[in-house]
Amino acid sequence: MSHSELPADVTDVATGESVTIQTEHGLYVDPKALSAHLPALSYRDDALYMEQVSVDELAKQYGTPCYVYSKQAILDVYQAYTDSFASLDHQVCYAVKANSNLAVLGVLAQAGAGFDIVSRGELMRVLAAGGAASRVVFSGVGKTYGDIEYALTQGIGCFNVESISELTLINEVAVALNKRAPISLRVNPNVDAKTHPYISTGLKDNKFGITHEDALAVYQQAADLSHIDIVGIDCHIGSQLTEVAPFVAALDKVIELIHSLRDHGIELRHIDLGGGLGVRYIDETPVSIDEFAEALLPKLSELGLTVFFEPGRSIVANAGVLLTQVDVLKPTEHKNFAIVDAAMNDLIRPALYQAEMAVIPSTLPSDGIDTNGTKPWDIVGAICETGDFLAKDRLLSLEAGAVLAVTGAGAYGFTMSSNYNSRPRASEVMVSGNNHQLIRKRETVEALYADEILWQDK
Ligand SMILES: Cc1ncc(COP(=O)(O)O)c(C=O)c1O
Ligand SMILES: N[C@@H](CCCC[NH3+])C(=O)O
Repeated sequence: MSHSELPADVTDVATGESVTIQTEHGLYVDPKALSAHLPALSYRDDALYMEQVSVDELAKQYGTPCYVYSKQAILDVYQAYTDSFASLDHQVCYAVKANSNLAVLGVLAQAGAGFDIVSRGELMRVLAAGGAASRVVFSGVGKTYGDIEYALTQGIGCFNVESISELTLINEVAVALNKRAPISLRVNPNVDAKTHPYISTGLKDNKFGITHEDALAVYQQAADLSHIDIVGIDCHIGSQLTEVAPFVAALDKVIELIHSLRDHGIELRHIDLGGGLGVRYIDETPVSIDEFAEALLPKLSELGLTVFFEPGRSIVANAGVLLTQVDVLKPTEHKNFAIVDAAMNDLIRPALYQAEMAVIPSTLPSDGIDTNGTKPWDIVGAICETGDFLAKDRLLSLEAGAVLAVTGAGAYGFTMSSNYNSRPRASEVMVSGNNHQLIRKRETVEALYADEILWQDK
């Protein structure tokens, strides 16, 4: 399959808000137009740079597949949150699950961030990176006795409690340790976040939180427990939200509860609005952090409470790329496959959520885009699964050996990676200005089976 029907003036796409052209054969994503929306990336003389470093140079030095993150891009979004909510007493608790590399956590800890965690492992990472347990909120539906014990011993800031049994377990552990446990209830407001069903969390059919209807009674139960300190209220309705309306609807429900708690003599110190703000992967137009703040500030200011946020994706997604090299080109009558050295084990979002992520070349042809040479390609990995793809039907001009960057890969990329097909996980690199540094070594195959034990017949 060869012709792409790309218009000859394809580079003009860069002038519009959209960065794509959809043709009968596939999607063309204009690399320069897209990079104009991604602060960490730019093309210089047709070579892709992250901050001041050429992506080809990074691929050469560190090999592929490799995740690369811009330190500045991470800090800029963190700062945008703190600036937009500067008029309120607030705390940004970065959601560790989005990207838990110690270097990323360390940069954010130094900037003053708190953290949102969902496991003992994530708390251990935060502490290892220099974060303070007192600035950590502990979310998640399945906290175990051991998790709670560890968190209490470290001096956790707050447990976001998701069920009555968790509440009683936290009290039990606190009694055993002779400590007081700070808690907030995660309220499920039954609001449609208008996102992919797998990443919607605030509907009554989702496993998360305590229903709005039950929340008051559970707070009253909490108030009667000997070692529980009620400190806040929490809500997180989903991820990759592009509109502000669901956030406002959820906030309204939480405010209703805060008022009825006050009427019942239960005073809170903070309100936690969770995370969820979406990002632009290709042509999405999510609300900006400023617009998000503008919509929420009037309601929040009246409450007189400290406000917590738990953003993950919006802080790191567009600070990162996954670099991969084209290993094999396999054009056929019906489909063209570009087999690359990254796969679904490195980046599962396309396979799991049908997520559309941009794939752009590290080097553009210097004489402009050759529309005749462009073909629709499925960018696939070498894993034995038909679902192993990074992108489908993308109009690109490719040759074996070319380095490609999957953009938006800083969030839920490496953290969701696996060793399927005994593939070692990718390395990770951080860039700052013209410096760059390995922040996680590429795994070795030997490390994958180092803890396995051969069966011994007795
Ligand atoms: C409880 C909680 N807080 C925060 C987040 C971070 O969400 P996001 O990465 O969409 O900002 C998540 C993930 O959806 C979550 O489950
Ligand atoms: N892993 C999801 C986000 C899940 C958020 C966790 N509550 C994604 O890549 O989009």
